[in-house]
Amino acid sequence: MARNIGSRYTAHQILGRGSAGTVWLGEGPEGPVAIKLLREDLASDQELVGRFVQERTALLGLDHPHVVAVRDLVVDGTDLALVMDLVRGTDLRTRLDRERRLAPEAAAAIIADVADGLAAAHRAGVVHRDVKPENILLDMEGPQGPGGSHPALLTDFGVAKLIDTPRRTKATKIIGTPDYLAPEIVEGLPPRAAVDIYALATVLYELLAGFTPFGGGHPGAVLRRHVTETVVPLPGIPEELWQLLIQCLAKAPASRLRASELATRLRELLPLLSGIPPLDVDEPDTEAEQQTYDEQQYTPAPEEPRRRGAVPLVPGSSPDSNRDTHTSMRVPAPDELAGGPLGTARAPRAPGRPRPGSARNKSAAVRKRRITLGAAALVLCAAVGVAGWLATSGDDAGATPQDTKNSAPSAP
Ligand SMILES: Nc1ncnc2c1ncn2[C@@H]1O[C@H](COP(=O)(O)OP(=O)(O)OP(=O)(O)O)[C@@H](O)[C@H]1O
Repeated sequence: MARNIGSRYTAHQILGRGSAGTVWLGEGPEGPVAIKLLREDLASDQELVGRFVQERTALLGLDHPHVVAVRDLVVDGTDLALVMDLVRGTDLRTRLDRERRLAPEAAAAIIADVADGLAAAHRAGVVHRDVKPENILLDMEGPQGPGGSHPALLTDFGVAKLIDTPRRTKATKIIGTPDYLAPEIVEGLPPRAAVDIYALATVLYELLAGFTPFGGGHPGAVLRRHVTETVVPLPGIPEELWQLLIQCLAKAPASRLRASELATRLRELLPLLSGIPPLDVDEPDTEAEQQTYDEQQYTPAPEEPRRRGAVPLVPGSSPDSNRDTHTSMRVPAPDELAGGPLGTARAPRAPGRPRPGSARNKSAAVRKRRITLGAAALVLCAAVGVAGWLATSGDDAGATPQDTKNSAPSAP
């Protein structure tokens, strides 16, 4: 059923739904477009509408082959819509769901495209803040590049920022998707360009491994892992690619590469990655981790829904929305990040050691009670370590590369 959006656009058919609204296939004066119609509660938020209009120039000014261009912003009665270029293809999440893991060459080519798009945005002073496979579109009408990949385009620019109005999220809340959130956001620091690099490196890891480095289980546990854990090496990954990956997953924002450097370095690696098959990696068993987390610190009421990303981080706080893929939680206190009296911070494992509870270590699930007892000792160690880390990295977001120590995790 067609509906008019403002005086210039008609929405014909739903292409997909996200947390902020519904994307329609539509028609404008210059031909087919994609129209993102924001949720009604967002559209009726006067503060958000004001911000929407304020952001107009920045959003409309982003014109790059690897960014889905926003062509118009429509405020019309109760409708609030972003009119975008239509990308004929699929999103990266759909491709990943279908293929589980991508060959390193294809993964690197996709991430290099997105890094190019991010570089243009960062130069224009725009931080995306919600880089994830759902927001990367593959243009099937574009030419196939290295590894057979079609051009990748980053979409949803500015939407996270629009939603993050002070009244909606307050100073102590986090907006984003837990698996891709940079540690400095978890600590409550303002998002700078480096948060997009961390998220993009997380996507690269996910394309290669089939799972994110710190995801799985309770969102609160995911956030803590970003701050406290070291990324686990992927078996069979070419060393040069691994080094690039861990540099971009560094805990200290200033240690990460810039978007343009990441794109260049990935493209330089493409010949080396050519012909390498998808990595043979075991999936971690997140169910066991979830149970362990629950036992250690947070036992929800039986009827409480366990939606991804919509669960309170700490007992006593409550999610302020039922959105599926974003989290909106209060920023944890340093002792909570470190595990605190009820915490679950896991000690980093030695390279090559299996993740507790993973498919590589099934018996860990059986031994979870022993893990629970042992966790008290681990929490104590982690608390000391993280307290020290927090003390030395509190001003990273504003630091220059020269004055910030490199906290990139060690190589395999
Ligand atoms: N410019 C576009 N052209 C074609 N399809 C699009 C375009 N933008 C989005 N889509 C499709 O619409 C679907 C919903 O997109 P949307 O951005 O609303 O949600 P999302 O990114 O999946 O989730 P969230 O908003 O929670 O981050 C996506 O799966 C994508 O396939």
